[in-house]
Amino acid sequence: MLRNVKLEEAQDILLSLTAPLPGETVPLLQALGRVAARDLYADQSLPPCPQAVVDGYAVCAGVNSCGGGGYVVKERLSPGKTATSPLSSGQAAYVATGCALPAGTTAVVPHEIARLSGERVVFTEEVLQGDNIREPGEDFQAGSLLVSRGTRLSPGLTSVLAAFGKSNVTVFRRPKVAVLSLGGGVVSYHNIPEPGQLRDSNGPLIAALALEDGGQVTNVEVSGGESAACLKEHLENLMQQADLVITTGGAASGDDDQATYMLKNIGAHLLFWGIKIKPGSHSGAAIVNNKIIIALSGNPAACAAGYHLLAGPVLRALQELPPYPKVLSATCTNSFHKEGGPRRFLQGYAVCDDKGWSVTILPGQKSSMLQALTRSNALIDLPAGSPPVEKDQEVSIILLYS
Ligand SMILES: Nc1nc2c(c(=O)[nH]1)N[C@H]1C(S)=C(S)[C@@H](COP(=O)(O)OP(=O)(O)OC[C@H]3O[C@@H](n4cnc5c(N)ncnc54)[C@H](O)[C@@H]3O)O[C@H]1N2
Ligand code: MOO
Repeated sequence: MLRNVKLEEAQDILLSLTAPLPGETVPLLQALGRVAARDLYADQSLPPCPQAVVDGYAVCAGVNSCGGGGYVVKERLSPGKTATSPLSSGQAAYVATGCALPAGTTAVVPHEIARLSGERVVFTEEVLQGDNIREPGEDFQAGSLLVSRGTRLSPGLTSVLAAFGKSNVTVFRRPKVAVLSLGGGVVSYHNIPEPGQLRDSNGPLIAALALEDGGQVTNVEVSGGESAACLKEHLENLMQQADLVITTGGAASGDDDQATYMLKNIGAHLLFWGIKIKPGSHSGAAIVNNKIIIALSGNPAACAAGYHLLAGPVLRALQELPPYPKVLSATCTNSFHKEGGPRRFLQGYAVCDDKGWSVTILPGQKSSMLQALTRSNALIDLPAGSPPVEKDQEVSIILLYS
């Protein structure tokens, strides 16, 4: 087993063992937020034919003509109706916005500048060739790519797919994630802790992050003071239900860790243990029956950083999404006095304005604290041995949410 590896080494190992899950076909509205497992193409142009941009008169005129004595109104088309016959020179048809235009239409004139006199219509302004006509295919050409495989489906894409009648969509199966909080003193957040115990906040944190990453959470459980035999059974049960198991805590005491002990007990192959980062140094991973188990530190900020750096990329890769969030350069709006030590990830709040990206180092950076998680939307990546961070210094950030 590799010990105290570089972050990128740990990430490479995990991604080399991760392949996208199979696709499944779901109704369009259930595909929102899911990731397309196939390229989807336009099977026709949109609009499919010339259409009216305004409510008014489709006319057939000579070039730049205002029709002289006006046009004969042949028919009135209500929405959804098509013309009974083409227009010839000097003829008009009343159309609603979006109506398929009669063949022969050279322009559509808004009703606001039309004057009806008996069966004829005249216009108070000049009518130009091509006015107020939606061209076929001006939105999408037949055969064009609507959605490429690996794209997360947004509300906008939902509407595009609906416009092309894609009522069922093939998407990657949502990765099933089981979360297990280790450690004797940790009780479920539903319970009132006894003196010396604490509520499990890491489990719900991991579950919430996994949901945001497109996962479905099968279990959020605590191991409590389970015996080794019970813990083995407990983990094996979770492994059966999930594609990925994430544990937190019980990872910091070398070979006596509850986490490593438990993993060896189920016959898992330990991939690496310990990463040269802070917080999150006590993170590891194992594999059994082709399923990965990621063990994160117990301290809350360490657990969060570990999730973003290790588990999030795996969950995204299982859905063929780009695994890593954006890395940007940002100006730090405040200072941080600690220096030296391993590569450090600080919880930050990043914003973009007309001067570019800036980031504020949030208060409460101890890895035991939850406080910074209330606002954090970025991890500030400080290389090993960094001097104190000065206000206005450029730093590298991993943008978690924008
Ligand atoms: N002798 C050493 N002690 C510690 C070291 C070390 O290197 N040598 N590292 C410290 C650091 S850094 C971390 S991080 C923690 C990690 O320890 P574990 O992953 O084994 O976590 P636990 O000991 O189980 O818990 C530590 C601490 O974290 C909080 N915690 C744990 N689980 C949860 C949970 N589910 N929800 C909320 N909070 C949780 C809790 O405050 C625990 O006290 O080890 C340090 N010690
Ligand atoms: O290593 Mo701990 O995981 O730094 O907070």
